[in-house]
Amino acid sequence: MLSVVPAPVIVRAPSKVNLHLAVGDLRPDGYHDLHTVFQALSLYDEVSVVGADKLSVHVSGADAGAVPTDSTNLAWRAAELLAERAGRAPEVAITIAKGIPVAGGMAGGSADAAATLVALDALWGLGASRDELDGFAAQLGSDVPFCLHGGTALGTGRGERLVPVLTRGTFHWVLALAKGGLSTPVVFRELDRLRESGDPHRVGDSDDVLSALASGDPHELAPLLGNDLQAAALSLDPKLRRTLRAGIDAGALAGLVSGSGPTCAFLVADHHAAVTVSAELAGAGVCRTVRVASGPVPGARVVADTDTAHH
Ligand SMILES: C[C@](O)(CO)[C@H](O)COP(=O)(O)OP(=O)(O)OC[C@H]1O[C@@H](n2ccc(N)nc2=O)[C@H](O)[C@@H]1O
Ligand SMILES: Nc1ncnc2c1ncn2[C@@H]1O[C@H](COP(=O)(O)OP(=O)(O)OP(=O)(O)O)[C@@H](O)[C@H]1O
Repeated sequence: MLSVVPAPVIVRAPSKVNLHLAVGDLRPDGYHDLHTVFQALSLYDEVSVVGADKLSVHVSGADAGAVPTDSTNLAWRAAELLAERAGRAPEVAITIAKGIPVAGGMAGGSADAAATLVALDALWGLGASRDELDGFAAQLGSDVPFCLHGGTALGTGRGERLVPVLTRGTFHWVLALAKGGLSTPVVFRELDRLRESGDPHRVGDSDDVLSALASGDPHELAPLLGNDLQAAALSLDPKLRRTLRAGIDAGALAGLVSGSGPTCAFLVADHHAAVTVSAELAGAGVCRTVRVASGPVPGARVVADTDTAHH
């Protein structure tokens, strides 16, 4: 007799870069009000879920050793949250193939949480509404709603309230991945400290960034990129200055620290420039590894096994 082996559901979720990140003052709840423009990039994590007799997380990829496989993994917490809503036990084996750098400021853990919500909604046939998934995502982390949505979006509140942003065409990026990671709360605390002792530059409003995105012209967008957390990331990891300079020397239009860092993101003119800038940057010895990516790309989506792409 044939036995039926349950098929896994596989979901791919994108990383993000903040094209514009304005950080407001520290709120009583320990978060900062943000005004940020996110773009989802084609550097992905892939999450596979399948029924099992207990909840487990397995992680593969170059950075796997740095990722917890217990209940502190954001994917584990996403599974518990959705199981509670479904009124069932979270009996699933979760396998994460990491393509997004860990603690790199590109929303790696958030992508896994978003992917797990989408995967388990499909595996358990819950048919959860968009709003419901958004609510769970916001409980899991400030970047998780954006990883669900993808594309390009304006984020306010903690970064969890999103409005889509109109863009034309595709923007090309080169990413310089650093040797270690930076802790997001430590970077926010460093910014508070810098602001207490001085007056680090603050990015302005995002109006010009939104116009440049609508025009689709990377030359227009390049001088407008800005991140209030960059001063804090550079203060904690001064070597990043050299990385940023090397990207410009290699021919990028502009470079900035991605989110809380330490990944540096370089905007380039087109795909051809991405290839030449990445080769030169890799040769400069200023980072662990270099990746080419483009955006905007969609948010967390179920992929057929055969469509699976590894980056
Ligand atoms: C830096 C960004 O990646 C920019 O998109 C996000 O603001 C960080 O989002 P995240 O990693 O999902 O962060 P969360 O897990 O929600 O929060 C981690 C910690 O970062 C700090 N945090 C985060 C978001 C925010 N708006 N203000 C903060 O001060 C808080 O100390 C918080 O305890
Ligand atoms: N699924 C996960 N993938 C990676 N790290 C995770 C995961 N779950 C929990 N973590 C923990 O969270 C920490 C931050 O990891 P993550 O890769 O999400 O950082 P990040 O990309 O800088 O986040 P963000 O850009 O959202 O601030 C890691 O050091 C790790 O201990």
